[in-house]
Amino acid sequence: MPASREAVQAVLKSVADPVAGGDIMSSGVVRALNVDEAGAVRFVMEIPPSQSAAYTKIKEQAESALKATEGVSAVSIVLTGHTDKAPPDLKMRKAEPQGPQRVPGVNHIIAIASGKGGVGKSTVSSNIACALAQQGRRVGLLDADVYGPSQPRMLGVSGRPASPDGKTILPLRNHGVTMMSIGLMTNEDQAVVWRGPMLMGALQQMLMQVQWGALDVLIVDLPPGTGDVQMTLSQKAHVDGAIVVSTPQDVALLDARKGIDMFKQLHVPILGMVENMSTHVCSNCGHEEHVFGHGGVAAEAAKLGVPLLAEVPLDLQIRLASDGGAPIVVSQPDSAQAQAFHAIAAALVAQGVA
Ligand SMILES: Nc1ncnc2c1ncn2[C@@H]1O[C@H](COP(=O)(O)OP(=O)(O)OP(=O)(O)O)[C@@H](O)[C@H]1O
Repeated sequence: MPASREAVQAVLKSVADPVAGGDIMSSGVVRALNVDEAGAVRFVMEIPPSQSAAYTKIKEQAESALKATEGVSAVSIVLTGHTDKAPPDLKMRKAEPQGPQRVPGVNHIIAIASGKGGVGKSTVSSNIACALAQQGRRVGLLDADVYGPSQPRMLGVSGRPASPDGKTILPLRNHGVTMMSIGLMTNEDQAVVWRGPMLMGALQQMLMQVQWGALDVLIVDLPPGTGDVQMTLSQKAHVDGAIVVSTPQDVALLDARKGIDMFKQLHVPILGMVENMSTHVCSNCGHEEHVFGHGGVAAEAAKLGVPLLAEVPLDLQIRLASDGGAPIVVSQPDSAQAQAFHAIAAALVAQGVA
């Protein structure tokens, strides 16, 4: 069995940090911890450069402790130095934590999350964004799904974003939505292996260096699961709330629950859940089928005390619309499917978060 993130954290807690005091987890030098499905552990130790000799020894201790841990298949630790601006004493730095920042010009940020991949999070994000734009809101959509950026295709935009001054990035725009995707920074068919710190840097850049302009709301399409991007977003930016998308199956719900727990720990309010691929209505005969079961998300939402924002059917038109670059809210605005997304948008406006 591959080691869990918690098991790895426990091992790291046993490694002392004589420089900053305590252990290397509590002293804050461990960053971007990633434990993959095969039990490979990767993280960065962010240290003051003047202490590199001391931390090289600590790094070796952490390496041997992890290598001796059952379920750890590989260990990769990278030491990185602070910039000159960093105060010399790590404890000082800890005493003044930089809380979540507001993105200039952006009034609200809503994260769209899912526990599992493929449940339709990106489809829901693009339709909510377009629905909000149609309701007169100034909307941005940040595609932070580094493992499978799909918003450029869903919103029908391509090309590389320009950076005339080499410092800021000009976003793209379609269907009334200002959009930027990490996927636009890479070649479409190039597999990207994002290391933790690179990923956090990219997210920070997407938030702070993209010229979003004045926005009522920025929708962030997160990668599936509960990883570094979710953490970084909630730590760096003030997130008004999260929407968790799930299909009705038990496995998807189990993961959705983990996502909700994570946001609670990060003090991000849960705005509600969306059941996607809820029922299937046959486009030929109108027969309604519950392919993945139905109502599981409603029951879960009730149990967790969070609103159920919508039940979106499994519907060929929704997929064709997204694949064709004009979400159903844009291509068939009067359809029942589009109305489900409009209801979510209206609920967000009513809650004062969009
Ligand atoms: N309600 C729906 N009816 C029919 N097809 C859907 C529906 N929702 C999503 N799809 C289709 O399912 C596929 C996966 O959806 P999408 O990319 O939105 O999922 P995701 O959760 O963002 O996935 P990942 O996190 O893996 O990127 C897409 O082809 C999309 O068109």
